[in-house]
Amino acid sequence: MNQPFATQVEIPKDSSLLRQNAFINGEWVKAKSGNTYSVLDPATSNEIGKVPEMNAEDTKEAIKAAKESFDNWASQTAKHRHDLLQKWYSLILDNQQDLAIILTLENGKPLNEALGEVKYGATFIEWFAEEARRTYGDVIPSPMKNSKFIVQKQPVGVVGIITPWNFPNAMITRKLGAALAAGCTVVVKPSDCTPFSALALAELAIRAGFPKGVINVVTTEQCTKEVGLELTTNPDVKKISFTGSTMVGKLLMQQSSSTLKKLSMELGGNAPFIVFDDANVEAAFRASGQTCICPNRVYVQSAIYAEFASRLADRVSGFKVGNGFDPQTTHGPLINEKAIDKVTRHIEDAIAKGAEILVGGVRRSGNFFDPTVLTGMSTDMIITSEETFGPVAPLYKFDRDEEVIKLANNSNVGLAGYFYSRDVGRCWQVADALEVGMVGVNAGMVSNCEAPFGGVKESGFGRSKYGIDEFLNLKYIHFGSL
Ligand SMILES: NC(=O)c1ccc[n+]([C@@H]2O[C@H](COP(=O)([O-])OP(=O)(O)OC[C@H]3O[C@@H](n4cnc5c(N)ncnc54)[C@H](O)[C@@H]3O)[C@@H](O)[C@H]2O)c1
Ligand SMILES: O=CCCC(=O)O
Repeated sequence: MNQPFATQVEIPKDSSLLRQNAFINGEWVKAKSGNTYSVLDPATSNEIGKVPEMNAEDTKEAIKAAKESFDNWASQTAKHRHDLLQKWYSLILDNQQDLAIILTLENGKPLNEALGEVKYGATFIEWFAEEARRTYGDVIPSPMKNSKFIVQKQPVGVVGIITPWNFPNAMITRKLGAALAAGCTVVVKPSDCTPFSALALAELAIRAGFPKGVINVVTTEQCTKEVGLELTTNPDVKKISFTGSTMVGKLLMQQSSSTLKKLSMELGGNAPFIVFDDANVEAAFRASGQTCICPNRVYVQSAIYAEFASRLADRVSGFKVGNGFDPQTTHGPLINEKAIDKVTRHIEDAIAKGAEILVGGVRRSGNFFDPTVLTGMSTDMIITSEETFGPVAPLYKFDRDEEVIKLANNSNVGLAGYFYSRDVGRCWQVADALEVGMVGVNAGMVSNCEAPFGGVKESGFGRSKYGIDEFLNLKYIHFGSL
């Protein structure tokens, strides 16, 4: 693996997409305090720009704007909301290269991957534009004469949206598309590490014609806790849609209980990836190189363990770690020092307990870490129970199906799980048995706007295909004396 080297960073052609203010009530604004914080490029640690350091007061202002615009937005026809979302979708695609550059600047992922995320993110806007027109209700046969029972759907109100850094574009569009289609207005708080993708999306939303106050974006770093507290306790916010770690999700859920908000929680995972001895090994290890919803534990059946491990190590040693703007780069930097520390701690713990490094294990300069394959893993290692969120593939050997299902399910979380086998009976049994929200059978990618994305256990609740319902309340109307 090569040492990462300096690469010329790119800048968006349309510089007005790189916004350095927050967005409240249709205006680009500073924090009331005038404070700002610097956002760093994780590949170079250079400052990309500054954004407002907002606090609870600024957040109240954003919530007020969202509340004031709600009645008007909710009363628009579904067709009108559809048209604006479609226009926004087209603008996102027209500006995909610039959005990808902004994403790589702040998140570090290779530009091609960033472009993939922007296109993936746009599919949610397109999908929910279409769903806006399909929020059908029901007419229930009444047991009484001269009356009708009607169920209709109405937007829940102002939504607080809190998102992580690892998908700075798509995690926002997945929520925003559904919320806006349903007729809700929103206050978005992106990750402090990656605010620029959210602000660029807001700029394109203005160009698409969304009315002021419908979308608001609050940026903060030091005041994250107080902004989160305001969003989760302000009675004018009716729902919180959160993507991030299980730890923060639990806190937000607790805080939201004081006003009994509706919640969607897309939380951490610890995905098992199982390769049975009848698998198409070529297909299986190709997929294990994917970075989306990364497998955290790779279980390989004894008969093919050695072959799989050696081919995986071989493939991983060909990866090139570097700046996301270098076209040769396959793996960008980790987001920050904290992420590097976690990966290091997990690898050191595994080695202390008997694991061996097959390839990688080296921290490069800055936030770069070589993709790593570990062998000789056992269940007492931290990696087995904690999400690493870094480029580490720990290999575990197993013999029997029941054994691996037990191992795979031995986790407090259950987001995604993958396995490879050519036995149809085994495929059904394992797919049924895995305690996760999403299963990839002979497939290493499960994310799609058309499919329900979400987890079980402590990976949260709420689903994206059915996502528009997450932003709607049911209202039952008993229409009597007819
Ligand atoms: N299930 C999914 O769909 C999904 C998708 C992407 C990422 N994730 C998870 O996200 C995690 C990585 O992202 P992260 O490091 O940004 O997660 P995180 O939980 O640290 O932060 C997520 C968001 O919450 C904010 N936040 C943190 N503390 C807060 C508080 N007290 N009040 C309000 N907001 C607060 C952060 O600023 C960020 O915007 C991983 O656990 C990953 O599995 C889950
Ligand atoms: O980080 C989680 C993956 C997000 C996705 O694939 O939609």
